[in-house]
Amino acid sequence: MEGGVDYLADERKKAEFDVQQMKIVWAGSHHTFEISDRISKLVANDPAFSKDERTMLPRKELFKNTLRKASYAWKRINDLHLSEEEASQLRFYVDEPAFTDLHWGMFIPAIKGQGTDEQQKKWLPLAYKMQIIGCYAQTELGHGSNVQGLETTATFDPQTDEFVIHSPTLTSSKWWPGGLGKVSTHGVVYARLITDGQEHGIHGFIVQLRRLEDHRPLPGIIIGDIGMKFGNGAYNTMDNGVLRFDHVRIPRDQMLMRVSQVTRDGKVVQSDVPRQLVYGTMVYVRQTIVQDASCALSRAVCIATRYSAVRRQFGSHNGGPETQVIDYKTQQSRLFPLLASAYAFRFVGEWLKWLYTDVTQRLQANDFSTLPEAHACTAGLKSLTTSVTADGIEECRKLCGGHGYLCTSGLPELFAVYVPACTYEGDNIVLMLQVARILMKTVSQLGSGKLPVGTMAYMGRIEHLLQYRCNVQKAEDWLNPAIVLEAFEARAARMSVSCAKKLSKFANPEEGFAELSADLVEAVVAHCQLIVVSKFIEKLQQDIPGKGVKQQLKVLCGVYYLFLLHKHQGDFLATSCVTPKQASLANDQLRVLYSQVRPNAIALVDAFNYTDHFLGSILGRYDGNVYPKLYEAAWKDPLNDSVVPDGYHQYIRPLLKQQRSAKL
Ligand SMILES: CCCCCCCCCCCCCCCCCCCCCCC/C=C/C(=O)SCCNC(=O)CCNC(=O)[C@H](O)C(C)(C)COP(=O)(O)OP(=O)(O)OC[C@H]1O[C@@H](n2cnc3c(N)ncnc32)[C@H](O)[C@@H]1OP(=O)(O)O
Ligand SMILES: Cc1cc2nc3c(=O)[nH]c(=O)nc-3n(C[C@H](O)[C@H](O)[C@H](O)COP(=O)(O)OP(=O)(O)OC[C@H]3O[C@@H](n4cnc5c(N)ncnc54)[C@H](O)[C@@H]3O)c2cc1C
Repeated sequence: MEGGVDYLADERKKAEFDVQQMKIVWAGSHHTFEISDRISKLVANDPAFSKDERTMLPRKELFKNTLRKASYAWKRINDLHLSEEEASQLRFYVDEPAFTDLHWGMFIPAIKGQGTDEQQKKWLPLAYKMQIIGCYAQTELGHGSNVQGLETTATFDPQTDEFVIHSPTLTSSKWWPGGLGKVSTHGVVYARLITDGQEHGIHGFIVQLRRLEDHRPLPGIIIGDIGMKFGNGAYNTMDNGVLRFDHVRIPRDQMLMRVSQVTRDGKVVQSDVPRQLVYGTMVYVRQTIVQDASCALSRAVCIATRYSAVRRQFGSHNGGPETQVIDYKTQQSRLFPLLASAYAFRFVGEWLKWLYTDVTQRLQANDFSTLPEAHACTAGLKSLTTSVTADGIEECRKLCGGHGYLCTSGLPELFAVYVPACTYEGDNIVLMLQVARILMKTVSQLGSGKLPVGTMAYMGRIEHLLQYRCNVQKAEDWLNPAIVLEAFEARAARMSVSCAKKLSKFANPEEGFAELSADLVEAVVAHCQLIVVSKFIEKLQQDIPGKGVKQQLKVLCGVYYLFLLHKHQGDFLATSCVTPKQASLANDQLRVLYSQVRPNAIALVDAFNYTDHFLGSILGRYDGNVYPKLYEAAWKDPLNDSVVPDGYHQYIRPLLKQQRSAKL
């Protein structure tokens, strides 16, 4: 804090709860708080991890700087003997996408999930020591969403006991894999398996791409970076790559063989493991993306909330101070639902992590029964949380007025780095349509005796939900979680049933599905919002220590669901889940909750425990010392290196001269 002055001190005094305890709730436990707090400070205090110039560096320098940081980070991890949890926190606080994300986040999980014990024994020790660096090479120039449409081929040659990996067309070029462009020595490459002239679907293969001696591509391999991406800095620290194969040979045992095996004589043997396990790495990453959404959204909200308390505009009486923009009801109605969403996503992310761990344990014991639930929840929640977060970051930029548009606000880079999350690991609409299929299947099986389970269990009470009438009579009734849950369940169930009824009128169900896909996506949004609301409510049923902490969370939970109810009141009214009067009461209660958030707003964002280094924002500084720092930063821009700019003599002077002679 500059000179020890805290310009937000008065705001912090208004807090009605124990901020330290809230930090622990946000982190998940004392243990995770301790690690996160220690590692965030370690990163913030190390100049090697500075991010100051990132948005101004040319691509080559930016990329080299990322290589330097990654190599230094790896050294620190080893020197300090950091655990996996600590290393992953270090990656989080370094806050720079790099090839290491794909190596640790996808290459290793793909081998773990789809490799046999033998394959894991061979490849994982090399990968863990980073003696090989891997990427996840699935998407091609012509196909990303449609994985079954990939064109790269892996043809078994029984003569040599090898697969021949080949890119038969331009559109079969691998395109997008992170870490591929300039760094990876290996990749898990997804290709169409062909044996004895027959196709056997898409499988993963471990392929060496570059020589370990001098990093040059192996014979038959063309490889490079796909070029600059959206925004300054941002995801341009990553070498997303292009890759082509010209009949590249790999040994047979480099096909990942947990799901299917190819024998020495070229026979394909299916194991008991469902083929969808080939998609398992994506399910894992989608789950991590949901957890990450709360981080990105909370970061933007922290910046916008602190700045909204610092910024004053209009409303001065008798020469007194102007109004803090955070006191405008419109500012609150845009900002506080995002604050509440950040907390909501935190808790649903925690729950999804639990669900994923449970599914993984079951898979190890060959119990695949919960795989569809894992797929539906990860796909749906990934789509919902990333869409809200991307839009939320942009809203936070607008909430910061003009200064939000400066790179020094941290928001443009945060948006640019975050927004591809709506596309990667499955385009959000494509994933929502996956959930829609599962929802329609669930509805069609109602009455067959097969009870829906997990997050679809509410559909088992369909008769009741179709009869349901909301009995809210006064605004405070909307604080009753049981009433809220039923309203959200009835809305989701009725929207799904309505789609199913319309679908049943089509002779060709696929045609019907395509025709109704926009309505189906709306039903999926309702279903996913119900999951988030229900997990927030479940969280409040836990023992949560600390003065006022649970009360604050109750208020945020109320803001979250009442905001959704208000925003989607069209759904609630059209399905007759609430009356216009009840919808209006919900909005009245929402306004009351906004006033309860207001005094706690700064403390609620302090509870994220973000360092100024991590936030990377002058507007979001902990001490609120915004104006002097913005002024100071402007002078550091390279354009201000000289008073008269380069190009003056060439372009400005002749222009001015020409105007002068025109006047004369
Ligand atoms: C400088 C810093 C230095 C720091 C250094 C520190 C060093 C060390 C630190 C260590 C720290 C670790 C850090 C880790 C960080 C991790 C972060 C990871 C970051 C990741 C970045 C992301 C990059 C992006 C990657 C990608 O995008 S990869 C490519 C993703 N692609 C997709 O998602 C494609 C989407 N398409 C599909 O998934 C499918 O095609 C489809 C599902 C849409 C359709 O498939 P298909 O046609 O085959 O299937 P059907 O629709 O016919 O369905 C058939 C049935 O299968 C079920 N189904 C479908 N999918 C699944 C599934 N996944 N699981 C289970 N079941 C599934 C359907 O439901 C159908 O079922 P039914 O038969 O019952 O109806
Ligand atoms: C930053 C970034 C990093 C990436 N990293 C990797 C990586 O490491 N490895 C890797 O393999 N891939 C990676 N990808 C690729 C990524 O997974 C794909 O781009 C993503 O899955 C979307 O596929 P697509 O590009 O084919 O989009 P498309 O499917 O072509 O989408 C285009 C439009 O069509 C719509 N659409 C498509 N199908 C349907 C449908 N059935 N119904 C309705 N609408 C539809 C979509 O909603 C979208 O609006 C990365 C992408 C990005 C942006």
